Amino acid sequence: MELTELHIAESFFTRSMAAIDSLFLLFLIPLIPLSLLAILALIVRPRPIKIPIKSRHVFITGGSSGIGLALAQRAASEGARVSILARSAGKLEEAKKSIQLATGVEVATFSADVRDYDAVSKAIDESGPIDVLVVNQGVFTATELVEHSPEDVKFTIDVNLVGSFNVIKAALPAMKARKDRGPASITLVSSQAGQVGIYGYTAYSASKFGLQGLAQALQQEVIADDIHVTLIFPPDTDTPGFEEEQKSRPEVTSIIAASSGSMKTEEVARKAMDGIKAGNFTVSCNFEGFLLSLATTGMSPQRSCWLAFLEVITAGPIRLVALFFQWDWYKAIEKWSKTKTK
Ligand SMILES: NC(=O)C1=CN([C@@H]2O[C@H](COP(=O)(O)OP(=O)(O)OC[C@H]3O[C@@H](n4cnc5c(N)ncnc54)[C@H](OP(=O)(O)O)[C@@H]3O)[C@@H](O)[C@H]2O)C=CC1
Ligand SMILES: CCCCCCCCCCCCCCCC(=O)[C@@H](N)CO
Repeated sequence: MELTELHIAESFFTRSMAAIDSLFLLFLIPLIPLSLLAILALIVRPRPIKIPIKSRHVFITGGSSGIGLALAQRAASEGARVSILARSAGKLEEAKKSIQLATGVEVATFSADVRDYDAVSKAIDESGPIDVLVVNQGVFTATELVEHSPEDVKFTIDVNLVGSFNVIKAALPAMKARKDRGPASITLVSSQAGQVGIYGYTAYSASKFGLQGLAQALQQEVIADDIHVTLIFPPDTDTPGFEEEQKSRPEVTSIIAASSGSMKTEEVARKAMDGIKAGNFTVSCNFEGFLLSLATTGMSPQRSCWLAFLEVITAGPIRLVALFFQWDWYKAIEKWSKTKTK
């Protein structure tokens, strides 16, 4: 009798202990991601930062057309002093008028080719110290390398990559020496084709991939000067440059690029400006772009512990998604080249 009672009591005891144990385990589960998040919050570098735009000098290359023009207008409407640089004086004058009409702000214009270091340097010195430098000029012709002239390959690299070096080198001394010491920004406009190589973009993708190396190394060099580097990765955007590009773009380039859709110029400018102000190193513009940034983040700096967390937990699965995209693209290339050679 006594023995069975003891048994019942004992089994009750072990069962409730087991329940407490599993309850305890249940509490432990969220502890793992929470501690990962806590560790990431401690280690992410550089630290999060905000870049003010109001009353600051924003200098935009390629500011006479497309994304650059939309960014100039945005900066002007947010109360910045704005300078724009491009080659064609006529297009600069038109841009100046349209910004004045839309915002009432008079922007300063500088006519120079980014390939000419002395001309760029003179323009930047004239414009005064820069708080937010947006290196946005860019040229693009989608062509298979076999059909791409060596001159045009060099032109693409010279304007998009070497030109960006020229602009940054010319602006950097005064940016480093600026007196107010408010956080400054150097922003580069890359492309989703600067995160993944795309058919027809050998020269263009190479020029834009180059910006990634430039930006990562530069961020380490200027962090002590409170200068913060941002890279923007737009998808196809309905700019005058894009309209021109489409006239000769291989069909398969358009098919692959369509995986990420296309955006309105103003939308891209808004995403870009928000990213600059938030001090993000990487700025994607649409959902596909966000996935692309997750998949290609590699060793790039990350200021947000939330995004760092997402990068860590999605690293494996996002690679799988990326492989599916490659599968789809190679299918499209195969199909397209068959119809072409027929
Ligand atoms: N549109 C799109 O689909 C996408 C564009 N991008 C990138 O965004 C940036 C802007 O593109 P988008 O707005 O479409 O281009 P646009 O062709 O509409 O405008 C380009 C601007 O750059 C200037 N520019 C071109 N070459 C030089 C040069 N050698 N020296 C100085 N200025 C120059 C142009 O003026 P001028 O000709 O008078 O010199 C113009 O102001 C580029 O870097 C591009 O690669 C990225 C992803 C997608
Ligand atoms: C892991 C998940 C991947 C998600 C999808 C990736 C889609 C990538 C599409 C790339 C499109 C490239 C457009 C280039 C636009 C451009 O720069 C030209 N218009 C010239 O200006």
